[in-house]
Amino acid sequence: MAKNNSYILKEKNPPVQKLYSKVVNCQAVPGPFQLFNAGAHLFYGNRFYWQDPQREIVFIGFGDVRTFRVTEADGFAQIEKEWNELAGRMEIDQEIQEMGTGPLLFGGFAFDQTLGKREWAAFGQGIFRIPQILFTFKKDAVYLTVNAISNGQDLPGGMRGAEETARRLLTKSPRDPALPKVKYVREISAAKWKESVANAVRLIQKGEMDKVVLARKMEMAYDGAVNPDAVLLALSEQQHESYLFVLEEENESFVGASPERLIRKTDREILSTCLAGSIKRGRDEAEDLKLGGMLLSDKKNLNEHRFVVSMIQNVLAPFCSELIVPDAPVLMKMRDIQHLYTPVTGTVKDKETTIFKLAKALHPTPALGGIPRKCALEAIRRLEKMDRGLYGAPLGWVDYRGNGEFCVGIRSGLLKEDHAYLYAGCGVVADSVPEEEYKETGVKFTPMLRALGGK
Ligand SMILES: C=C(O[C@@H]1C=C(C(=O)O)C=C[C@H]1O)C(=O)O
Ligand SMILES: [Mg+2]
Repeated sequence: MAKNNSYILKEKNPPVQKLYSKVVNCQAVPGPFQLFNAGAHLFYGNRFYWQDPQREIVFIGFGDVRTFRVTEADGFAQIEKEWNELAGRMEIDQEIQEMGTGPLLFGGFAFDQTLGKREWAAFGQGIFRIPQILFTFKKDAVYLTVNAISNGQDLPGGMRGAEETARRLLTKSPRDPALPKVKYVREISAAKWKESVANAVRLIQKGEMDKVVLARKMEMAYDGAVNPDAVLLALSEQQHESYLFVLEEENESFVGASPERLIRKTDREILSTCLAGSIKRGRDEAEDLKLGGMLLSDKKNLNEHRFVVSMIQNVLAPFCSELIVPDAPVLMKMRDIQHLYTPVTGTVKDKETTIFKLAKALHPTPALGGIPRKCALEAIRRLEKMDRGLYGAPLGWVDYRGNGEFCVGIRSGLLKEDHAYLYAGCGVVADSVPEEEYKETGVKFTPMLRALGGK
């Protein structure tokens, strides 16, 4: 596996690096969670997992033939450029022509690329990887992609080794993923956070902005290291109709079950999601219906939602020959919470409109940032006083054909040795009540708290 061919730099005419990729059909494959877990002993710290809400596609990535780190101010453009440079020099041994197989990039951006990093140092401003081994689960089939990078002269021997390793993983019995014992669950500055919400409300009432999303953090400590396998398994059992994701880096991982799509692109078809406005689920069907009905007609929540719809519509319209935005939201119900939801579908006009360009234009939507964007981001930096890291930011994949999907990395947390840090936020508008927003973020913490054994 050629990780970083530093010797090449010493040569006068460095040989051109080429990306080789081979795709085969896989038979007798264990379930995706078992397979992710079976890769732990060889690839712990260098794995990823992705599953979309309809479970149309599941990715399990092991190892890396290349890691791209965001170092420039415009991380979207930088990662796209570096990826294209390599993807332009590819040899693909692929009889199978399936979306999401072959060379593929997976990773996430930091929410605010202007901030210095604190507990998120390992992930920096964002990190993307081309895995050495990729399993793609689709409806009726599983594909194995192995990748390697070489100087372009000979087919790398690493390819055969990677394929053998991948095949061995298929027969490995998984380890039982168990969580260590929880020592404590701590809210961080809950009182100060409510004050910040009150401050934001004042700014909005003064007319300085229309909406701002403020997030807060919880900290959990364990008597041993938390690994993502147990959390992923719990989320998969507890959270349906969500994206499930794990992105490992060194001994840390970003894990979550997000209901929110930022953008999906298949050829020229795009899909985005307006998700904002929340209420808890009812204890029984009657209460649930009543709460859902209240949400659908609640002025404050409809307002929160409206800002997101109009922004996404305005951002996407110039790129599209067709854009369909329903007039009114419907409900999206998750296990613990229900949201106002407006799906947006469209067709982009030209090939230059890549998923990276769309993600850059959209992020952050007013579901995580605010309106106006610049003012809201400044308020977030000033009022939140924390580092969101990859929370609330685009996370997902792109294949070499330009198809891909980014979710918004919410309902998520950072697992760091014997600690877990969870993040949840809410849309603050003119008539927000700090105590109510505090409760709403409490509901949003529930899925991760439960999966982490803290509830
Ligand atoms: C910010 C979060 O969620 C966002 C805020 C919502 C709201 O305030 O109603 C709803 C859905 C999300 O877009 C989060 O879960 O952390
Ligand atoms: Mg809200």
